[in-house]
Amino acid sequence: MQPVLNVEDVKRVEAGLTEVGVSISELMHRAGSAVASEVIRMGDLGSVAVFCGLGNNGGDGWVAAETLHGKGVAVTVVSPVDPDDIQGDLARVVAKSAQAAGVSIVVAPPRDKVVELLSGTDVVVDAMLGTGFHGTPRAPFDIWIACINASGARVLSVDVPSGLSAQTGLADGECVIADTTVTMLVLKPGLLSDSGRDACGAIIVAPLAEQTERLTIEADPVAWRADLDDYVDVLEPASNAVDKFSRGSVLVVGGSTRFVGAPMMAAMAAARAGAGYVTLAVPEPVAPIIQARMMEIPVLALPAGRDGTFSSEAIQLVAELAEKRTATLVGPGMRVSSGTVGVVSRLLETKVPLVVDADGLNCISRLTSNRADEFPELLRRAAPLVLTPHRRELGRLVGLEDTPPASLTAAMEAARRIVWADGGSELTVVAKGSATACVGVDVAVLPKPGPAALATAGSGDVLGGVIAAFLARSNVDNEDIPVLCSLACEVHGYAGSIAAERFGSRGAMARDIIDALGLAEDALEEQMAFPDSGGAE
Ligand SMILES: NC(=O)C1=CN([C@@H]2O[C@H](COP(=O)(O)OP(=O)(O)OC[C@H]3O[C@@H](n4cnc5c(N)ncnc54)[C@H](OP(=O)(O)O)[C@@H]3O)[C@@H](O)[C@H]2O)[C@H](O)CC1
Ligand SMILES: [K+]
Repeated sequence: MQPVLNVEDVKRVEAGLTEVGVSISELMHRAGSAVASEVIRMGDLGSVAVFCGLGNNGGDGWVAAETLHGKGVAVTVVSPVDPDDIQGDLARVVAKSAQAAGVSIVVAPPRDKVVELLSGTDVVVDAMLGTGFHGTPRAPFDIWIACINASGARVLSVDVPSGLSAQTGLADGECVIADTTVTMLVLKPGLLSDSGRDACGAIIVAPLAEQTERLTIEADPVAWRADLDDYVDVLEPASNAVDKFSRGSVLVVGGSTRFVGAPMMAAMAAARAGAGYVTLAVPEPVAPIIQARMMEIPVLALPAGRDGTFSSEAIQLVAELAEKRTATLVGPGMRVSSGTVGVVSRLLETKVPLVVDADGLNCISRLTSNRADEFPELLRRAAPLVLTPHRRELGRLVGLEDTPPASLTAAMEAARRIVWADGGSELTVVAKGSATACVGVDVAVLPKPGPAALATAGSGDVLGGVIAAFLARSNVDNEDIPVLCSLACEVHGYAGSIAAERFGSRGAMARDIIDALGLAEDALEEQMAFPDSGGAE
């Protein structure tokens, strides 16, 4: 797994490196040459334009420009001011060095000059704004960013795409859309989240020093980005020797007279995600219609109230059913009522692995008056518990119903309030979003984000089913449940990509994602087995 550091903790690593004798100036030179190497690796280099800002991000750009120039690459630096007028000492020194080496420089060009320059440029190096960026890009950077994005040139961003917050992943104004981002020292949260995902393109980490890894670990990473090889031991390898029971059994509890689709999608997803045996328990009035549409999955009719949701007579029945399965998912389409709140509360008391999603989470919010982080005793249990809130549900769980977390870092913070209140390793909060974090008491794991196609109705129900199936199939220690959930998110994402390929990124529906789950897991398993060739030949 790759560590992810908050921006202010990156500064601690910088300070640590200085203490071991690697100065910021040395780091800047290594950063610039890492950028230059990546530009050369991109190949087919005609001309390169390096857009430099006035801070050390710009400094990296000047070093890269001089390095490229030294290798005979046609490179031009675009700078807001003449090298002599750069305020930052470090940036001014490297700018003047590049100038002395004969690098051609264009100072404060008007827009039409920028457009003309870009029309003949193959590769743009974006060294305008880095981790020192705040607010929205001021002139001339807002203009330069717009011209760069419109130019069609290949773009390599230094450290972070200019205009993007390296911490929150939000971009309030113009933001460079890069093909590649070479980030210095370590991943930052903003690169992996929300707008960050689309702005960065491929992310390459340049460690710059061999002490970086140790210093990064000591700086207590805010999260870890999962790599495929982290998943190798998480699920049993597919083998023919298994019978349906050894692949675990899943009980899905949900539905109401108002919502019949959600529990069906969750149950189908659990089956497609390899659970050996799936049962669906729904309120009695909707059982026949659902059973008619799902041959392979037995549907159990439980007592319902006049409101079409589970009544209190269902509570003990659900608990007895759950005790006989290896994992239970509660919540999809269930609505919030005294009966369903009772069902969730009773399931929390059982000793079976439990996934709580959708209205199951809203039942917990009801039980805890929107402060699940203040009722650890409710969530603490002897068996694994996975909560899978999207940002609004997460906000409702921690008293932020009016201001739900708006970024990956804010979502991780909110999830940690619940997990750390509980303090046990049995609890994992999967904070879903365009970037998802699987937060456990020891570690937050970031799966590779899925495609936009996942933003379709029912996609969350599908993920709940996949997580329940994986929980039923695996026997990982509690500490590894965040990694297990991360794998479930990646299988879900990969299935989204397959569905998008078949039906278009806007046409893919939850049912298409469900039908692709098994293929997605096989494909990822193959990539794990043959990492270099991206899967078996
Ligand atoms: N982490 C490391 O070990 C290394 C990092 N390097 C590079 O250094 C940058 C961070 O450099 P820093 O000088 O702290 O900040 P930036 O260069 O990102 O930007 C600061 C300048 O940008 C101006 N600024 C800030 N916001 C805006 C805005 N919205 N519009 C216009 N200009 C803006 C800022 O001026 P202010 O007065 O607004 O503060 C500064 O002029 C890091 O990203 C790495 O690339 C080292 O070189 C290598 C090691
Ligand atoms: K940049």
